[in-house]
Amino acid sequence: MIPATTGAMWGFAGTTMASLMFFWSMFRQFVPNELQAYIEKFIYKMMGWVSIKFSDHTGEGLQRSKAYDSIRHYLSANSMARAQKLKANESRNMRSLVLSMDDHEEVQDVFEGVKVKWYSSVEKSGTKTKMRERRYFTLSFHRRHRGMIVDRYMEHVLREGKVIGLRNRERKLYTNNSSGDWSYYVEGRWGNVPFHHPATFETLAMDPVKKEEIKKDLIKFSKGKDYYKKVGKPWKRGYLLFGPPGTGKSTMISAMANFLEYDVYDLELTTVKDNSELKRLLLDTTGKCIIVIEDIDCSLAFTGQRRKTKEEEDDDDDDDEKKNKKKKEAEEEKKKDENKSKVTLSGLLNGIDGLWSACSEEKIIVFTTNFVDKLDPALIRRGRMDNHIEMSYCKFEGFKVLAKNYLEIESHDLYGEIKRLLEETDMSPAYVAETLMPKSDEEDADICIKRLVKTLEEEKEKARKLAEEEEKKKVEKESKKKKKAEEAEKKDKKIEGEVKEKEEK
Ligand SMILES: Nc1ncnc2c1ncn2[C@@H]1O[C@H](COP(=O)(O)OP(=O)(O)OP(=O)(O)O)[C@@H](O)[C@H]1O
Ligand SMILES: [Mg+2]
Repeated sequence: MIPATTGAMWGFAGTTMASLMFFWSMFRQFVPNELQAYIEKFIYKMMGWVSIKFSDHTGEGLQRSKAYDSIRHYLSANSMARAQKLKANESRNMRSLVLSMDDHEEVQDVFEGVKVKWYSSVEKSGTKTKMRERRYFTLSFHRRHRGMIVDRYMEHVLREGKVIGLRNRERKLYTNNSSGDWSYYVEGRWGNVPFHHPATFETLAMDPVKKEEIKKDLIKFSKGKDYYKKVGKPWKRGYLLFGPPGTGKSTMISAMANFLEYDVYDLELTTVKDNSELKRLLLDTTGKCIIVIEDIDCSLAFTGQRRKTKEEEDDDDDDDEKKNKKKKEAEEEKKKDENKSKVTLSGLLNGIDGLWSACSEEKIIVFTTNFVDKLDPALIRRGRMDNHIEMSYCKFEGFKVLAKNYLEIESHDLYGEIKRLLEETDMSPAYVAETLMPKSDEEDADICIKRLVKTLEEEKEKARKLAEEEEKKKVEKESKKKKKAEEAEKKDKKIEGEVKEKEEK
């Protein structure tokens, strides 16, 4: 680990030690990595050197160590010219390569005229199929500098490393692996891909006033470190996005992530086995991130509640056979859910609250749902979900944004007509966007706008017919119910008459 060329530069006291180090630096390359560490430890001890070891995971290995990451960034930026073996990773947006120290490599650093050495190591444990890997950095220095190293040098490394890390980092989209794949040898609890979603607040079709409010809220949150500390609140914010399908809930999450430059953790609850697994996943997230749980109403134990409401709704269904069938189906689905995951509502609430209190760095959690009324109030109460945002059907302001994005126009003779139609028709921004998109090179803005008007008129007509049918069904159901009640009354009266007759006899 000591480069042959730099071995003689070490400059420690004593000719014997100097010669020992020199010989060691010559032979080091012939000694296996694991043995090198032991020999060097021995030599350092003889030289009066001490060391500090930093693991890539903290405590019980639940959480990734921020100190380790900062050291890695610091060393990548500061000591690469002196390392012999380097690892190359593709950087942000894959434009260049980022070099870092390879395993079992050593570099030296100088701070306030004092030389220190950093050694990178990796330890493997477990079986072949479930291999665990732990990485370490070991800092070695002469014991007479202990005070300065612990007080000033470490602070310098962590501060610089954090800044470099933020500058270099490529934002990521994380998804949770199922617990069967939680061997650290692969990716760990979260797999990731670079996050390159193009959505921004500028391209998001929604009420401009609401949009500005959300942006202001996000800025206030991201700059609120001292404020949250002052009021004694964990630095977190919860958003609930609700609305019909295709109204831009997922798009809004990407826009938020791009706006704040945060990572996104897409948490798929159905693959989380139980509450403790959920807690581990949440603890393994980094700061500056958005944790997303999509379609929370369709997840796990909450479906039970949702189904119960559905059953209650269906109670007035007069067809017994239908009712039994539905009940059976619901029970079967419930059983399937139970096999899949045992995460409960209280487990999720504890996981979220525990997470906030355990981490000092900023985090946003976002739930999305199509059915806000079916969620348990405990899940979305203010303080847990601070901001409830309704994503609604496309209105004229939203349409103008879409027309600008998709057709690059800001006005058209038919805008007035479209405004009127959008007020009378429920059409999602996703549908409007799809209709506006040119389908070939021959289609210009005019054709696309006319297609939208036609589609809106068709949708309006469809909705009118549907409402008519619904009304008809309702009337039929009412009259059926009335008829049934009348028949029952008649039957009761008949029985009553018969009983009376019998009594009289
Ligand atoms: N408000 C919007 N602004 C801009 N584009 C939108 C908007 N809503 C939807 N879209 C377009 O429609 C597509 C689907 O939207 P998105 O996935 O965000 O909807 P959603 O509300 O998450 O739907 P679901 O409830 O089905 O998950 C997006 O990729 C985007 O192109
Ligand atoms: Mg969505």
